[in-house]
Amino acid sequence: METDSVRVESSLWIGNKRYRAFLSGWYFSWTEIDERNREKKTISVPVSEVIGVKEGRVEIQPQKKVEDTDLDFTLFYVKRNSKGKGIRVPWSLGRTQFCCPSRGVRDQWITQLRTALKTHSPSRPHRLLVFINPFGGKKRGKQIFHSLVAPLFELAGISSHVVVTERANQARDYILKKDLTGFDGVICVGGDGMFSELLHGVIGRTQQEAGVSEHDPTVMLQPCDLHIGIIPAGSTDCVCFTTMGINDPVTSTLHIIIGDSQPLDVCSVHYQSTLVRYFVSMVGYGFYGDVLAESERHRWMGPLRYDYSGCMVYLCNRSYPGQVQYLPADSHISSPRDNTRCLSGCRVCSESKERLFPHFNSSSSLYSANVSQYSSELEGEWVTIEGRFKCISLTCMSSSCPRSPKGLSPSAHLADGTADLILVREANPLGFLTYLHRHTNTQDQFDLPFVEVYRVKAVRFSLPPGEGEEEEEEEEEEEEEYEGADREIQASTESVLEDPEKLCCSNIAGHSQQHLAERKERGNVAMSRVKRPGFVCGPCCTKPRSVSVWNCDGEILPHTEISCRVHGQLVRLFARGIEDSTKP
Ligand SMILES: Nc1ncnc2c1ncn2[C@@H]1O[C@H](COP(=O)(O)OP(=O)(O)OP(=O)(O)O)[C@@H](O)[C@H]1O
Repeated sequence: METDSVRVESSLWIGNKRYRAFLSGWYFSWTEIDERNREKKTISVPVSEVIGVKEGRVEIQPQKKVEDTDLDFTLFYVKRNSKGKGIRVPWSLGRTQFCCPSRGVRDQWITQLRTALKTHSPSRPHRLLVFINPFGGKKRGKQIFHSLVAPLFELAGISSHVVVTERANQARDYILKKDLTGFDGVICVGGDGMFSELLHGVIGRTQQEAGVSEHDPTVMLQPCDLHIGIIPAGSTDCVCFTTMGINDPVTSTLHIIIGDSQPLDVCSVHYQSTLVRYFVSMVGYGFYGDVLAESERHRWMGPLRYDYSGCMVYLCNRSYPGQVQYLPADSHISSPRDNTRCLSGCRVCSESKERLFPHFNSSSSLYSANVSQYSSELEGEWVTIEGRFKCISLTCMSSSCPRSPKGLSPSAHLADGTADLILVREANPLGFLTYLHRHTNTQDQFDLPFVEVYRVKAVRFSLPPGEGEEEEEEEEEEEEEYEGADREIQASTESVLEDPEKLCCSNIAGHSQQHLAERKERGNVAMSRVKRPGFVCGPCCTKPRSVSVWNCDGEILPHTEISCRVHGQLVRLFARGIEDSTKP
C-alpha cells in the first residue's frame, strides 16, 4: 500500500558522489548519478528496517560522536552482513551520512523519514523491561547489554528499565507481581534458563489477569500480548538460535528495535491436575534425562560437565520401559519427515494461525467456538505405543544450536500448534551413537530402524504397572556411590588444575577408568541382587534402572508420569524466524 503523504525526492551527496534519493511508500532508496547524469547502483532500505534518523554526522561505534552541521543527516538501518555461520547471516547497524543542498531540504528529509517510520513500523517497542543474569554463560551479560544493546536502544529512542538479577526466579516473580504498565515487552540477557523464567512469568501473569486456571490440563490458555526478546548471553541459547538462526546480541537487538513479532507454540507439562512447567524447546526422558541428572552431580566441572556426563550415560547404554500415548496432528498439513524447514514467513505456521488458536476476546463467540473445538480435540484418537526406549523426546521447535544446526527435529515448526515426538527404541550402542552423531551432520537421524517420529498435539507417558516402585532404596545406594566417585574425580581434577604437571602422572581419565572398573566389579555383585531381567549394561552403571527422569528445557521434572499438550502461538517473540540467506 503506497502512502502519498510520505514522498520525497531530491539530490543528495554521500562524500563527493551525487545521488538521487527517493522516499516512497515502504522504501527509501538512493541511486548514484555519474558526471554524465547516468544512473548507477541503487541501494534500497525498507522503512521498516530503519533504526533511526539523526541530524548532523553521527557515529555510535566504537563510541558516540556527533558533528552537528546544517546540511547533513545520518541514517541508521539494518544491514545484512555477507558472511555468517549457518544458514542465516548476522545483522549489523548500517550507517550512511547524507549531505543536502540546503538546510530546508535536510529538515524535510528528516521529518518525512520519521513520519514514514511511524506510519510503516507501528509495532515498535518504546519502553522495555530488561532482565540481566550476571552469572549466565560466560558471565558477560552486563557487558553485552551495556556495550552492544543499550547504545542501539538509545539510538532508536527506546527507554529501558534494567534489573540485574540477584537470584534465580527473580525475573519470573517480578513479571508475575509488579506493575508492568507502559512496558511493550520483556527482554532477557542470558540463556535458555532466563528465557524460561520470562516465559513462565508472562504466561502466568496473562492467565491470572484472564482468570484462567493453568492447572487444568484441558483449558485453552489466553495468548500473551507482552512480547519477549532474547539477547543471547547463556551457555547454549537454543531458543534464540532456533528462532533467529544465529546467536548474536546485535542481531537480536535489531529485531527487537524494529518490533518483529514471531508467534511461538508452547507446551505445558502436567502431572495429574497440576501444572509442572511450560517449555518451548524440549522435554526428554531416558538418555537426555540421565545426562542432565548426571551433569547435576558434576556442576563443579562447569560447561565440560555436559560432555563428560554424555559420555558416561552413553556408556551405561540404558533403556527404559514405558507407555507413550499421543494425539496425532493432521498429517496432510505437514510431517516431521517432509524435509522442509520452518523459515521466516513460514506458510504452515501462518495458515495454522486461524485454524488453531486465533487471538481471541473471551467475550466473543469465536472464543466459545474455539474452546469447544479445543476440548473436543482432547477426546480425539489417541495412539498407544509400548516398549523399551533409549530416549523419548518431545520438541515444539527444531531445537537447533550451533553444535546441532539442524536440531532435534529439523522440520519442526515454531508456530503451527504441533510438536514432534521422537521415540528411540532399545538399540545397540553403536546404533545409538549413529543416531546421536547424525544430529551434528546432514544425515537423516530418523532414517534408522529403531527411531520413530510423529507430529503430535498432545502426549501422555506412563510406566508399566509395578515399575517405579522398589527404586528408592536402590537409588539411594547408587547416589552414595556416585557421590563417592564424584568426590574422587573432583579431588584429582582440582589437584591437576593447581599443577598441570601432575597431568603426566595423574591422568584423570585413567583415574576414572580405574574407578569405573572397580564400580563394575561392585556392580556385578549388585546385579545378582536385581530381580528384573537385566540388559546389556555399560561399565559405569552398577545395575539396570527401570525409571529415568524427564529433562524439561534443562530442568529435572519431579514426576515421571506426565502429560504434555501444545498451545499454539501462546507467546510472541521479538523475532521473525530464520531468514533464508540463500534468497536475494
Ligand atoms: N542472579 C542469579 N543468581 C543465580 N541464578 C540465577 C540468577 N539469575 C538467574 N539465575 C538462574 O540461572 C539459570 C541459568 O541462567 P541462564 O539460562 O541465563 O544461563 P546458562 O545456564 O549459562 O545458559 P543456558 O540456559 O543457555 O545453558 C536460570 O535458570 C536462572 O533462573
